Amino acid sequence: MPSIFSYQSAEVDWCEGNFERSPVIAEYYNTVSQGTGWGHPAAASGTPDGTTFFPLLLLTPLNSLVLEGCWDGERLLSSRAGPITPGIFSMYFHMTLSYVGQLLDELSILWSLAVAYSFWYPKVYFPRFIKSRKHFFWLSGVTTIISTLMSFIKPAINAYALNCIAFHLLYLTWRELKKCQDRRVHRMAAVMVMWWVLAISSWISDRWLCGLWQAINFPYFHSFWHVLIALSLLYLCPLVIYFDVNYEMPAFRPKLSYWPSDSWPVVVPYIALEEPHKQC
Ligand SMILES: CCCCCCCC/C=C\CCCCCCCC(=O)N[C@@H](CO)[C@H](O)/C=C/CCCCCCCCCCCCC
Ligand SMILES: [Ca+2]
Ligand SMILES: [Zn+2]
Repeated sequence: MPSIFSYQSAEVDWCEGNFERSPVIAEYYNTVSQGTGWGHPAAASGTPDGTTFFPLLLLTPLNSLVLEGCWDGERLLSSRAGPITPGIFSMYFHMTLSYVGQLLDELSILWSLAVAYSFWYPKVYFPRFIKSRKHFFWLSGVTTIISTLMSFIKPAINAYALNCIAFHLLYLTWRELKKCQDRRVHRMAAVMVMWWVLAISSWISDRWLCGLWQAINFPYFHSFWHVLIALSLLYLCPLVIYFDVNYEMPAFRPKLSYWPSDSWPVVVPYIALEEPHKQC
C-alpha cells in the first residue's frame, strides 16, 4: 500500500501528463504556474497609510511598513498569509500528486477562506443569533473544524465544495454593489467576475474534458486556472478592503485606483484612502 506521502497517491490527477518535463516534478506546468500566479494578491490588503495599497508581492515589504500600526497584527498577517499558503501547498501537490499534498492544498484554501471571512465578513450580514465578531469567529471556527473532518471522507469532492464558496462571494459582491454608486467599484467588480468566469471555465474544462485536450495535445487548462484565479483574487482583495473601510472606518473615504495609471493596458488595482486629518 503506498504511503500517503508517495508520488501519485492523491485521488485527483490533473490533465497535464505526469513526469513529462522533470523526473521529480509530476506536473511541471501546473507547479510552475502556481508559483508565478501566487504571491501578488498577498499584498492586496491595503490599509491606511493615507495613500495606497498595492497588490504586488514586490511591494509587500513597503505595504507592511505602512500598514503596521494601522491594522492589528492578526489582520496584517492573515492578509499576507491567506493567499500565499494555499499557493505553496498547491505547488507541493502538483509536484508530488500525493494524498497529503491534495489535502494540504484543499485544507489551506478552506482555512484561508475561514480566516478571511472571520475578519472581513461585514457585520450587517451576520446571522441574527450572532451578536459580535467574536461570536462570528467561533461560528467560523466550529464550521471550519467540522468541514475539515468531513474533507477526509471523499477528498475528490472537496475542490467542488470550495469552488461553491466563490458563488457566495459573488452574491455578497452583488449585495454591496446594489448600495454603491461608485462606477469605479462596479468596474472593478466586473473585471473580477470576468477573470473568475475564465478561471472556473478552465478548471472545469481540465476536469471534465481532459480526453479532448489530450487528443489535441493541449492539456494545460489547469495551469490557466492558477493564473486566472490569482488575477480574480487580485481584484477581489481591493474590493473587500473598500467595503470594509466603508463599514469599519467611516472617517476614511476609500478610492479604487490603478497603478501605474488608469489608462495603461496592464494595471494593478489598489486602494487610496482620502482623509485629510486622521492618520489611522
Ligand atoms: C484583504 C483581503 C484579504 C483576502 C484574503 C484572501 C484569502 C484567500 C483565500 C483563499 C485563496 C484561494 C486560493 C485559490 C486556490 C489555489 C490552489 C488551487 O488551485 N488548488 C486546486 C488544485 O491545485 C484546487 O483544485 C482548487 C480548488 C478550488 C478552490 C476554490 C477557491 C475559491 C476562492 C475564491 C476566490 C474568489 C475569486 C473571485 C470570486 C468571485
Ligand atoms: Ca496529471
Ligand atoms: Zn492546481
